[in-house]
Amino acid sequence: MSSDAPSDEVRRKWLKPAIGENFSLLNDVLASSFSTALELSSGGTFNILKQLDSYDDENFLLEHKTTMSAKTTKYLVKVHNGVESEDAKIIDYQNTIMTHLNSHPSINTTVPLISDDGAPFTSHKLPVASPKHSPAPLTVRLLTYIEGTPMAYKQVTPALLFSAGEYLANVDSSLDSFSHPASERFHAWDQKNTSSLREFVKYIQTPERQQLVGSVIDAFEESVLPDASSLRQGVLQSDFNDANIIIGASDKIAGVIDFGDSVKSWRVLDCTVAMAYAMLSSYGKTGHSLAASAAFLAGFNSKYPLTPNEKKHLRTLVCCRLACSATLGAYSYSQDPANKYLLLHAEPCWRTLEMVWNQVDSDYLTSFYELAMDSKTDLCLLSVPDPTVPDHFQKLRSSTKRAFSDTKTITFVTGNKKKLEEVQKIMDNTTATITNYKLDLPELQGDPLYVSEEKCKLAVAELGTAVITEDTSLCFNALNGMPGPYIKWFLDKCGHDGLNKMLDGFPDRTAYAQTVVAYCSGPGSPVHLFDGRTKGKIVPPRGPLDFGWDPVFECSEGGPSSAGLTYAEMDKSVKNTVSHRAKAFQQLKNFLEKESS
Ligand SMILES: O=c1nc[nH]c2c1ncn2[C@H]1C[C@H](O)[C@@H](COP(=O)(O)OP(=O)(O)OP(=O)(O)O)O1
Ligand SMILES: [Mg+2]
Repeated sequence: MSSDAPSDEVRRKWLKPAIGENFSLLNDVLASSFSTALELSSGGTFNILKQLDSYDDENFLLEHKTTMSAKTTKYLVKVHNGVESEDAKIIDYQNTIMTHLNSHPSINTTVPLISDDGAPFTSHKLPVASPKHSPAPLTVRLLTYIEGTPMAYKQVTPALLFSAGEYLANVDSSLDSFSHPASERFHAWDQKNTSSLREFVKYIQTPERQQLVGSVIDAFEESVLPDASSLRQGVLQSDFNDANIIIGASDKIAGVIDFGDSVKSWRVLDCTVAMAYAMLSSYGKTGHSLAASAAFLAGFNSKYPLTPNEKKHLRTLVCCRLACSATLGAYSYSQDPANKYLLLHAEPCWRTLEMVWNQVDSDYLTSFYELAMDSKTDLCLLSVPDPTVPDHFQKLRSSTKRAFSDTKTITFVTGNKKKLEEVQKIMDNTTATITNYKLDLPELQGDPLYVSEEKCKLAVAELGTAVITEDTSLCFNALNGMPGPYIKWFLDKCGHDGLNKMLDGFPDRTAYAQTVVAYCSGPGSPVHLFDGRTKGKIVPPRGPLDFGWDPVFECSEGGPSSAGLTYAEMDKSVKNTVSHRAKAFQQLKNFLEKESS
């Protein structure tokens, strides 16, 4: 290529299909080229439902009906970018790879339907992004559609990432027996070509980020390239991200789509690309980048064991993908500032790269990944927050590093700072390591035990790790336990005076405070509940006003340092021995001690 000829990456912007909402144009294409597949002469009908996301192509969802069956079948219409459309070998490559994989019993992928010309695609002159180049000959394929939801729209858990890792390992094992001449091509997204990113660094908006990408490329050249000959080769899927993994019923992986980036390269790159994307999944993005990538790696390595040299470069190669994605994203955006889809991954990707490359100790990450590749490691042990997430329980630990020793890490999930302060004190000297995750869980309705149990299940689904939640109620005896779990809203709307007035007219002003702690050791495990209660009565506010209803709850338990005083008037350390919360957490402590002995 001469130096002023535009690169494929540039031409891909010009030749991006621009059919958009013009469904009638697409209807004509399908009617003229896929009439047999769509059984149009025997009464079959089809309807384009909507456009689906795509980076450089255009995708449409199609619904098809035959006269024979009332059932509708969905298909995907893919209009390829003009650059790939020029190269019949590439399209043939993608078709053969999908057909090869689909014959594997545990892999499911989209397969092309045959056009009226007898080929698994057709070609038409269609509009593209650059008016100067429009219309251009574009390849159109009709593909089977995998029922399910892309992982991008699901709550991602470490368990799901682990099975995604196993799935890609199966794909890669199957691809070890696949070859095609078109797989040997240059592709800017192939991390073997990380050095070629240098020409795009100038499109990155800040000098700090330009420098960051520069240093990742340097490290790649200094440490990975010299080992290149020892890295196993194979055909890769190359883009195992959460938009390309389809989740079906009961959260099982239903299939993989999109072989547009597939190339022959270093086998380990299929895993590191997917690890980088795991970091950007809904689980990874919420303070669990390392945990997400480790869960994926654990699944992959369990079915496709990596060699020592492949293992050695995991951190650098993961960062090469993040750098590639962020840099080419910056370039694409500079070419097409109106396209918000291009920005979708950009900012989280930058922040993740900044953290992993600049803030996480590389020895720490190496040993974390080693742990992930040890088959004896429990997934829960890997599900720890990133070392950069504020860790309120740090001082309780012997080491400042995020511990992944044999103590169990449990995450206490709450949105309430005051609760957290108390729990930190109460749970001091516990066998388990407890971290905090700040998350406002929905305020559910029902009795306190039910509310607490459901809250815990939501937190486990969100974090995929061992969690503790608690829900606190203030129950008036005269009102048969109300406001109970609804105290948060009553306090919010009526204040301390309102709570007092609610009992005017009742002879009984006694109440009890109740905390129900819920503990679950991970997805699929049972929730254990611990109910702590303390008796008292509702009084006009006395003492500091800094925590909830503390000033209006006069405790009637314990000795003179507690009985007769409101929670607010008591010394914190006293409250933490007599309170509803102290009692519930003491039961949890006993439970955890028994469990670990
Ligand atoms: O020892 C306490 N002393 C006084 N007030 C208290 C106490 N413990 C909870 N509270 C207040 C906070 C909230 O207004 C309501 C419980 O609602 P609750 O849903 O359990 O707490 P929250 O929404 O603040 O935090 P979380 O994110 O853990 O659900 O009672
Ligand atoms: Mg709450």
